[in-house]
Amino acid sequence: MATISMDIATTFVGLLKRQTSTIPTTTTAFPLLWRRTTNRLISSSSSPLLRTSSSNVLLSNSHFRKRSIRRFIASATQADTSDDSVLTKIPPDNRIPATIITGFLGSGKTTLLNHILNADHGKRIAVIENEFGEVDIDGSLVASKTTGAEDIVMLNNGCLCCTVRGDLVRMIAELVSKKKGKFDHIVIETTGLANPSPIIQTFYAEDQVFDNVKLDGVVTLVDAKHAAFHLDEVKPKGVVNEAVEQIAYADRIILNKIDLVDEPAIASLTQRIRTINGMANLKQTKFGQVNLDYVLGIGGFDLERIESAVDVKDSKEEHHSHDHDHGHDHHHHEHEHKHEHHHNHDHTHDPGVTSVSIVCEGTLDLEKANMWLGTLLMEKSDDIYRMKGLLSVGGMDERFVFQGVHDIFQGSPDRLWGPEEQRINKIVFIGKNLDSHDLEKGFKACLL
Ligand SMILES: Nc1nc2c(ncn2[C@@H]2O[C@H](COP(=O)(O)OP(=O)(O)OP(=O)(O)O)[C@@H](O)[C@H]2O)c(=O)[nH]1
Repeated sequence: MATISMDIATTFVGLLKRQTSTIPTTTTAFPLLWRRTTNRLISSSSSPLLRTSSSNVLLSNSHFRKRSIRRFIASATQADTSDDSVLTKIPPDNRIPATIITGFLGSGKTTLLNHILNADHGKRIAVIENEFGEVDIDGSLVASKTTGAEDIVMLNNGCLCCTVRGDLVRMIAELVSKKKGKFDHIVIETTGLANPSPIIQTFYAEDQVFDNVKLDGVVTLVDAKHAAFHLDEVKPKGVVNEAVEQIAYADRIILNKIDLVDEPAIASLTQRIRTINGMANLKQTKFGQVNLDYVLGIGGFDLERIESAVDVKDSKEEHHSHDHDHGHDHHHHEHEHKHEHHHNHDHTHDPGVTSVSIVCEGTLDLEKANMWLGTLLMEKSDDIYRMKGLLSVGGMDERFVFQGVHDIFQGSPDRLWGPEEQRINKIVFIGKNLDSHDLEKGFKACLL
C-alpha cells in the first residue's frame, strides 16, 4: 500500500525523541508549532491530531508510516471506507495484553498478584517482577504460592521506571520471541517507588514492545491505612510524589486494606483519590480480593472504554480543581449536570495532581481543535499525565475518541453519531497545574 487514505478522522500518535529524523512532511494544521524546539517531540509536532480530510495522508518515511498505520490500527475501533485502494479493514489486535500493577510500598501488589495467579481464569500469565534490591523476595513469594504462572522473570537491582527500563524492553522482547503462544497475558509488578509514566510510555515508544504487546491497563493498589500520609507528603521541588503519580495513571484503583481503617477514613481517602484521578474505577478490598475481570482484560487503553470512563466521571460530577489555598485539601461540589457543563468558579490554578473535565454540547472546528490540542500537548505534556475524550468534530459523522499519556496521543473515529443524538463533547484531564478555567476557555474557543 503506497499511501494511507482515511476518509475519517485519524490520529497522529506519539513519537519520541529518537524518531526526530522520521517526522513526516505532511501539512499541519498548526505550522507555528513546528518552530518550537523541544527534546520531547510530541504527537502534535507535525500533523493534526484530528482529521476529516478525504485526501490521502502521505507520510514520507516508511518507518514512520509503518508505525503510524499500526498505531492507528491498534487504536481504531471503527474505520470503514469505501475506497478499495486504501486500508479498508482493521485487522484484529492480536498483541499480547499487559497489565501494570503499581502502588506504594506495602500496598498489597504481591498479594493481588498472588490472587490473580491462583485464581481460576484459564489464562496463562507471564509475570515480570521488579524488585528494588538484589534479593527477589517478592519473586520468591509469588513463585512459592503459585503454579499458574507460565513464567516469572525478575528485574532486580533497580527500579523499572528508571534504571532497568531497557531491561524491561529486552525482557518483553525475549518473552515474545521465545515463548510466544505459551502465555496469554503479561503482568508486571513495579516496585512501590516506581513512577508508572515511563513504564507506560515504553509500551508506545519501543517498537519491540509495541509491535507485540498492548497495554491493557494500569492497576494501582492504595493502602487504606497509610496512603493519606504518602499522598500528602511534601516533596522537595522537582521531586515526584510517586504515591500521587501511581494514582494519577491508574485505570483501576484498588483501595486495599480496608480492614485496617474505619468508614470515615475510607470516605476521606476516596475523596482524596478522586481529586487526583476522577476517571479510574475504584474498588475497596481486603487482601486484594477483586474479581479478575476488574484487573485483567480491562482494555484500559482501548478507545472503546473511553466513553464509559468519561461517562462514569460525568455521572459522578466533575472533580474540579477548585483551588482555595494551594494546599492539599480540595473541595468538590456535587451538582447535577445536564448537557453543558460550566466551570463558573474563579480562575483556578492548582499545583497538585488533579483531574479536570469538560462536558459541553456543540461541534468543534477541526482546525481550531487541532491547534488547541496540539498547543496544549506541546506546552503542557509534562503536566498532563492522562487525558481521555470524546469529541464532536465538524465534518465528521463519527464521534472522535482519544486518549493520551503525556505526549502520546491516540485517537480515532468511533461509531456514528445517532441522528437524534446530542453531540456532547467530554474530556477529562489528569495532571499537575491544571487550570480548569483556561482549559475550558480554550476548548470553548474551538466550538463552531
Ligand atoms: N490487614 C491487611 N493486610 C494486608 C492486606 N493486603 C495485604 N496485606 C499485607 O500487607 C503486607 C504487604 O503486602 P504486599 O502484597 O507484600 O505488598 P506490596 O505492595 O507487594 O509490597 P512491596 O513489594 O514491598 O511494595 C503483607 O504482609 C500482606 O499480607 C489487607 O487488605 N489487609
